[in-house]
Amino acid sequence: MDGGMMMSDIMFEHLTKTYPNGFISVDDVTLKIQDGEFVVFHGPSGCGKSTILRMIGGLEDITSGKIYLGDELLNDILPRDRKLAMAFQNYLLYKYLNVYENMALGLRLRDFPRNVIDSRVNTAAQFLGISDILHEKIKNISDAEKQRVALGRAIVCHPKVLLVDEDFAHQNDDRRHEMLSDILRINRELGVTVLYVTNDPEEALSLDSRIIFMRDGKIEEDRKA
Ligand SMILES: Nc1ncnc2c1ncn2[C@@H]1O[C@H](COP(=O)(O)OP(=O)(O)OP(=O)(O)O)[C@@H](O)[C@H]1O
Repeated sequence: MDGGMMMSDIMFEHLTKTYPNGFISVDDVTLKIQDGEFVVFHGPSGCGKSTILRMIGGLEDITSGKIYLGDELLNDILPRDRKLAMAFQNYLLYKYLNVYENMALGLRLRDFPRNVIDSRVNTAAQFLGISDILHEKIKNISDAEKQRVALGRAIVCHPKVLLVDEDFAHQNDDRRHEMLSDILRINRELGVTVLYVTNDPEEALSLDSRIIFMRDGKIEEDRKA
C-alpha cells in the first residue's frame, strides 16, 4: 500500500471519453476523491459530467485512462461486480413487484442467503422510513416513495460509492430537497462516498460540499468544501 491511499478512495488517471464521431466528452481528467467524501459535479449541459458518472458505473466504455476504487482498477471489473450503486433518472423499479422484492433484487442476483437479504432490506427500509410500505406494489406507491425505494435498493448492497444523477429528482423542488437530505444521510451516517451530478448552480453551492466545476470535458475548478 502506498502511504496516503485509503481503501476506497476513487482515482481518475487521465480519464478520457471520445465518442465514435470524434467528439471528446471527457478530456484527460485526473482527480482523487477520498473515501467518504460528498462531491458535486457541476457544469453546463454537455460538459461531460454525466459521462464521468456513466464510466464509473460501467454504463459507458472508457476510451482511455484509468479509474480506481481503492486498489481495484474498475476498467477491468464488470459493472455488477463494482462496489457501487447508481440512482439515475429512471428508477428501474419493477411495477408489479412489491417494495421488498424490488429492494431485494440485487442481493438475490448475487445469491445472498435469505436471512441476510431479509435483515438488510428491513434495516434499509427503516433507515429510509418506508418499513410500512414493504408489501405494497410499486404501481400503488407515490413518486416520493419510489425515490426512497430506489435509494433503498442502492444501499442494501452496501456500496462504497453512490452515484446520483440530478435527473433522479427533477420533478419538483420538494422532492429534490427530500432526495438530497436522504442522500446526505446516506453519506454521513452510512459513510458512503457520494458523487452527485447537477447543472443547477444554486443547488451545487447550497450543498456546502466539494464542487468540481466542469467545462468542455475538463475540470475548470476544484473547490473544496
Ligand atoms: N453517443 C454519443 N456520440 C456523440 N456525442 C455524445 C454521445 N453521447 C453524449 N455525447 C455528447 O457528450 C457530451 C457530454 O455529455 P454528458 O451527458 O456527459 O453531458 P453533461 O455534462 O452531463 O450534460 P447534461 O446536463 O446535458 O447531461 C454532450 O455534448 C453530448 O452531446
